[in-house]
Amino acid sequence: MSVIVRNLAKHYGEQKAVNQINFEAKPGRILGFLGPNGAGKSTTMKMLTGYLQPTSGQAEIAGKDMKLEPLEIKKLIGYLPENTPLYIDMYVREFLGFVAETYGLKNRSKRVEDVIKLVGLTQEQHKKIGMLSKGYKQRVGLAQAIIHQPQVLILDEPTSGLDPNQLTDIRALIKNLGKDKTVIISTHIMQEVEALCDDVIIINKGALVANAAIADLKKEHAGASLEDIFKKLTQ
Ligand SMILES: Nc1ncnc2c1ncn2[C@@H]1O[C@H](COP(=O)(O)OP(=O)(O)OP(=O)(O)O)[C@@H](O)[C@H]1O
Repeated sequence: MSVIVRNLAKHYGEQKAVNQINFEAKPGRILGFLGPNGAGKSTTMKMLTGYLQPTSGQAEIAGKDMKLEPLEIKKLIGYLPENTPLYIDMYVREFLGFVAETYGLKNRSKRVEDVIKLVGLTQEQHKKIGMLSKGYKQRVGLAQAIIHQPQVLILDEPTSGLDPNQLTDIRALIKNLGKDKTVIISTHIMQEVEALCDDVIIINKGALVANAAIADLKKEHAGASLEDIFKKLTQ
């Protein structure tokens, strides 16, 4: 299921937070969404997931227009927002069971068990979410994003707050999920992009300044590192 973005824009008064961007994310590929602070990444992701109405333009997922079929599209997408709104008074298992129920999943307890294992929450599964460390809260966020086995995953800084061991595990999980899904991740960690992504887009002040396969982007910039390319295009 492809994600196709056409002339997508979001304006806040005079400010063009996202200014007519175009790109495509393809199945079986992981797209890294990069840009400096305030460039428009979260705003774009919120529009792709139906949490924010665009000022103009379109987001199309699996051939469906987000404006026309928001509910259908939401079922196809797993979304990890920047600050995952979790119910801190709920227990991990209880919360995931609740999410599974809202999606109307069958075999809910089996699926909850499976995602708990997948994201490495086994040891923390009986705790209240509010008692978890930042990294484990992030894992709960990831678990809720993948519980309904969506074909499209949109992950806003999925590895922020994770320690180096957790980073390795979660990156491996995302890489694995990316084998058959369409994945878009935003991150500030260039190493992560190198390790995970096939394609990259760079946004600066609301406008796209790069949109290519990583290997092609490097070729275009005479083999420069991704970090140097990022700096060159965004400073
Ligand atoms: N509700 C809002 N009202 C007004 N301006 C907003 C609103 N939400 C975002 N903005 C502005 O839009 C711009 C893009 O913000 P956005 O959160 O998309 O950036 P980002 O690329 O995700 O940044 P970061 O890397 O810091 O998370 C910023 O200048 C921000 O201040």
